[in-house]
Amino acid sequence: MENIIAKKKFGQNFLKDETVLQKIVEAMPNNDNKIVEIGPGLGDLTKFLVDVKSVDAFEVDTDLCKLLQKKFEKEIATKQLHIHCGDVLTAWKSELIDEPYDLVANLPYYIATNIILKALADPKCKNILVMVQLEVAEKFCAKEGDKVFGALSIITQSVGDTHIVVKVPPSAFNPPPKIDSAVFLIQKRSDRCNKDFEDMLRVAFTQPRKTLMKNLSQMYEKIMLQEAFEKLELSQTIRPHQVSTLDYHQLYKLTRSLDGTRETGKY
Ligand SMILES: C[S@@+](CC[C@H](N)C(=O)[O-])C[C@H]1O[C@@H](n2cnc3c(N)ncnc32)[C@H](O)[C@@H]1O
Repeated sequence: MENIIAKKKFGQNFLKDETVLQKIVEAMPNNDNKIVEIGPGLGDLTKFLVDVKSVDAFEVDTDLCKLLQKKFEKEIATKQLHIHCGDVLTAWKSELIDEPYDLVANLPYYIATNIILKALADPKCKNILVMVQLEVAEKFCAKEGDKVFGALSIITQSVGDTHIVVKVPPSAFNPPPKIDSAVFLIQKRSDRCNKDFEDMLRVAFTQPRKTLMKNLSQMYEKIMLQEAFEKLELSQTIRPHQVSTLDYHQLYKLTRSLDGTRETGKY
């Protein structure tokens, strides 16, 4: 492995399975967007990406940056590849680069959720095709009624369409991680929803096995919730994972408007 010892602290598990690499490339949305790769590592995925598109890659490990600069000398010279050496989270303000891009990456798992949430909020990011821990991919892609349907699923579905592209066993990597992984795709239609809505979701799922009514009563008056639930024909015993993304948005709107009418004394 090119005399490089994988560094645990950077979440380094290098993807070696050519079939999986090929599947990632095949699942890439067909458009003119640039590619951003976070954590190019030894460049195995990068090699495929620079063949089809121009790539901005962000790598934190200086040893790997040097290796990549050598390996991709030609692509760097022709500007097909730009390597940013440093922590992507430090470089990322509201937009990671200043043109439309698709994020394609085998992410470092210790910061994967944070990276995906930032990409969902980044107006320049149009699609997200990433490898993460299987359990995390399932949370992002869950549908209403699934046990793991939660705030992450709702935030994601509010922004775009998701699906799992391929599940990947530990043997596809060097060194193999302890858990299964999966590649999933988010095709964005808009950017991440507003903070107040996400705050409501956090409260809605504080105790996932309790009723939604009970969880939300920490935030809203019960009488107002009862009226909102009635309007949406939601049972008062419904659990948070059984309510659809659309109903969460309606509930949010209703609680705001009912709150407003109360404040002005009309309620
Ligand atoms: C799971 S490895 C993937 C490597 C390569 N893309 C592959 O598929 O074999 C994650 C990569 O992310 C890099 N990384 C970890 N934390 C990072 C950060 N904060 N910013 C940029 N890159 C980071 C690691 O050094 C590593 O190269």
